[in-house]
Amino acid sequence: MKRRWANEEVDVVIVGAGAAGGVLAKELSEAGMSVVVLDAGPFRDPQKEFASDELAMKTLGWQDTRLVDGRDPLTMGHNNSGFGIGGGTTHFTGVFLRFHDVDFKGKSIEGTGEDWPISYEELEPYYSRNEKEIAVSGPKHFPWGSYHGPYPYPEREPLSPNAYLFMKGCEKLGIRSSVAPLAILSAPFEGRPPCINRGFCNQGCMPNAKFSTLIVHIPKAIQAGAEVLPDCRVTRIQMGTDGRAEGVEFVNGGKTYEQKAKLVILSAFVVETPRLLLHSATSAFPDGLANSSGMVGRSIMVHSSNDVYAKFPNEIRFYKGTPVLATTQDFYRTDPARSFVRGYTLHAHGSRPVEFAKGISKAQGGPLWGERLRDALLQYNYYGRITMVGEVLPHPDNRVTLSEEVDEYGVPRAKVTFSYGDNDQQLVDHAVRTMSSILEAEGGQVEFVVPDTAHMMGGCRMGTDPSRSVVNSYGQTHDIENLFICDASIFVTSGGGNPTNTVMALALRTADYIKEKAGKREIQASRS
Ligand SMILES: Cc1cc2nc3c(=O)[nH]c(=O)nc-3n(C[C@H](O)[C@H](O)[C@H](O)COP(=O)(O)OP(=O)(O)OC[C@H]3O[C@@H](n4cnc5c(N)ncnc54)[C@H](O)[C@@H]3O)c2cc1C
Repeated sequence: MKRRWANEEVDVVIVGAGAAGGVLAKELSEAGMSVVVLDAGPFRDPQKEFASDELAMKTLGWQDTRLVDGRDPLTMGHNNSGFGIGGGTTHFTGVFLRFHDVDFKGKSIEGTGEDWPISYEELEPYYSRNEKEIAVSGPKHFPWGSYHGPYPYPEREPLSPNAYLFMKGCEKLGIRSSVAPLAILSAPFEGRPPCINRGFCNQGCMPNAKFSTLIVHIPKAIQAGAEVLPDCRVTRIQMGTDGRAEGVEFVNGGKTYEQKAKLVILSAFVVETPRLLLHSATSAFPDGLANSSGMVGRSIMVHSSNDVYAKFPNEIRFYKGTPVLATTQDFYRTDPARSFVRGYTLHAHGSRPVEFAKGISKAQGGPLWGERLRDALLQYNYYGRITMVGEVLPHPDNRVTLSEEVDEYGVPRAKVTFSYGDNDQQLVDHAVRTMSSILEAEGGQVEFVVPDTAHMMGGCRMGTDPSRSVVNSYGQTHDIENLFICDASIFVTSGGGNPTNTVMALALRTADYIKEKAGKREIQASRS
């Protein structure tokens, strides 16, 4: 393997080239730092390797075996982290929301969840910058939250039949709806074309209309001098005798290498980041790195993401177009009239055939198989779907730990334990009723309710108190000054909306912090 800095210490090594890792690579290399990015998966060419094939493109997700446990064990694989340069952004749906101001202060305002050590106002400039840098398309007026638009690029149109039926159903019930803000182009941008509604966003966007760090940030990072190494599995963080991180150990093609760095940043997502920290324990850090609080791996969250499918008398053809084109956040905030706190977003959500078959086979009251499954599949064109993105409150027993089983790299496999709490379950029931009413208002007959989850978050949460959190608001670990964590694992609460805009805004903020501190020589990373 050819490496530019094989025997040298670089300024920064970043583990994982996903949503956060891609942003950091671009920002820090453009600031003149020497940056090496290591990702366990491949460097793909969208035009040659992204196919309109649901089964083949499952390889975009992290497929290694993980053990699952708890009352509501999570489904691993395609539906959580990415694998390869671009990470989860290569196969994410592209819904691009901001968290609301109350999401950051849930505990002080409502007495639930936890407060973040950072406010919406502090993150706002980074949301704006991020949306501009990737030309997020969205409505002129977005009715909910703290930001009402306009988005940098115009909203998408035309919408899909599934989105129109959702909006009409909402209107009949007095629920506000809107075209969804999307990290998918509505007009040309930086040589990339607008979306042609091919619909295979979750299989990788072949025409490059959907943003990913693979096609936006990583090429800019390389242009600025970063070395981006695919197929490099980081297996350990190396520590010096002075209590500082020295670099990382990684495996490529069966051989073990090391990369020394002044700063180590973990951006390996919610399962692999805690796994690496726990596995890298030393005699000075016997419970794992950055784990003096005992919080590494704890309080992981997901979004409840149940689907409701209804059959209509007329054809809907919900394979058409970008999967999510319309949304409502009318149920996002705590409503004292309801029996639960916090809330959810609802998306009109198209479905390709394999996803439909797999989904309905797991419907409540199932499993669905044989003639009933066959009949439903033959009627595929007549179904419409709504999906929820529901807030799940943090609980320390929902966690990533190391199992007894070891993988082919000699690293213990992750065990992921998850159970819904009572509030989470009541929230899901309410959302399922709302989704059913919207579909019925438009003439659909609800046939399948499918329990599901999406978007893992947490496990290395940020906070001001080192005894209750792993990192500060910049992702710097409380215990090891030159070890940073920057990915969805530093989330404190899950909010009730899709998380990636927040992941990337936090990454921009962390990058600014590192640049500023390095410039003042307050942390050791040089800056030209
Ligand atoms: C099907 C699907 C749809 C989604 N849709 C949306 C959506 O519409 N809107 C939204 O906001 N969010 C969505 N998400 C969530 C989004 O993908 C994540 O929030 C986001 O990618 C998280 O960014 P990250 O940087 O934390 O991790 P990732 O983007 O997952 O990046 C982690 C990277 O680390 C690498 N890695 C892990 N371990 C190692 C190791 N040991 N060594 C080297 N490299 C390693 C992985 O290969 C990966 O590339 C979706 C996710 C999925 C799976």
